[in-house]
Amino acid sequence: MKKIMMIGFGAMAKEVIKRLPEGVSVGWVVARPPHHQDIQQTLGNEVQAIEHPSLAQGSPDLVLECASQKAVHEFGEWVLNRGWKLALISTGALADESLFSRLQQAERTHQGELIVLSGAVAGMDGLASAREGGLDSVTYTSNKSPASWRGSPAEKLVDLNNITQPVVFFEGSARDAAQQFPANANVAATVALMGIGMDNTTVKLRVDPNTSRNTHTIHAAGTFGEFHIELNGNPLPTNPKTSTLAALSAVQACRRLVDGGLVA
Ligand SMILES: NC(=O)C1=CN([C@@H]2O[C@H](COP(=O)(O)OP(=O)(O)OC[C@H]3O[C@@H](n4cnc5c(N)ncnc54)[C@H](O)[C@@H]3O)[C@@H](O)[C@H]2O)C=CC1
Ligand SMILES: O=C([O-])CC(=O)C(=O)O
Repeated sequence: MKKIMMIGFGAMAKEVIKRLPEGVSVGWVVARPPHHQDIQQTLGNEVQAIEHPSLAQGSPDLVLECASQKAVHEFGEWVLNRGWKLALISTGALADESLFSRLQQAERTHQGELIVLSGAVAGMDGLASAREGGLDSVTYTSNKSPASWRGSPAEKLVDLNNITQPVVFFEGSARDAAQQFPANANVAATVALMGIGMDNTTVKLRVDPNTSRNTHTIHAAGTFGEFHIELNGNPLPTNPKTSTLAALSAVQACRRLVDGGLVA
């Protein structure tokens, strides 16, 4: 049995746990103390609810971060310094250059592994391949419902309660998008990491009162030619900001622990 350590116990973590493949179980959940009782009641006493990975008894086969960019700052380096495998969903944390280089250093020094989950988008394999030949431009657009943008700085840029037409309220670099919209624009960072980087990837964030889906569009051009991908994702019923596919990408990472895997 492979054992994972989950960081976070919110919408995505719960969805992932529900769908864990056979042969993989949760050994530890890293969460704030007020969540510990819920974790024990939901998952039983076999699972350790802890405040920091250092409190774990034993070693996980994989640490799955499904919490926040802040959690990557708090725990990422410690996990990689132990030589553990760390899969990130809050990839926007890597827009912080200093954190990213410390994580890479820890990975190299301690033979850990830092995995960037593909999350809510598809096509990251093709984008990374295209980069090998040289990319001229990559544009990523995120289109979500007003409910998805609530609680983000979009509230100050557009009247989410009264819009009748789609509005692009942010246009800028992937670095700025990921840092200014940490609960909504991790995909911008993922696309940047697989393509032409945080500062050269153009990001547009759009609110559409006529959609209930999270639509991710990537346009990439380079020596290879051009591609245009549009993915219309269903949000999790428990969090409109978060696409179901993002949770499934974490499930797939768990499946690779037992099955190996033909696709990274
Ligand atoms: N890369 C991608 O494609 C995507 C990334 N995400 C990101 O995934 C993460 C999880 O999403 P959801 O589960 O939907 O969010 P959520 O808000 O439902 O749950 C996050 C949970 O993590 C906990 N948490 C946050 N920071 C923590 C910390 N420092 N220490 C301990 N616990 C902490 C919170 O208390 C909460 O229970 C978010 O950062 C979100 O932005 C979401 C969708 C797509
Ligand atoms: O789940 C999504 O559609 C995208 C998302 O929240 C993110 O990029 O952080």
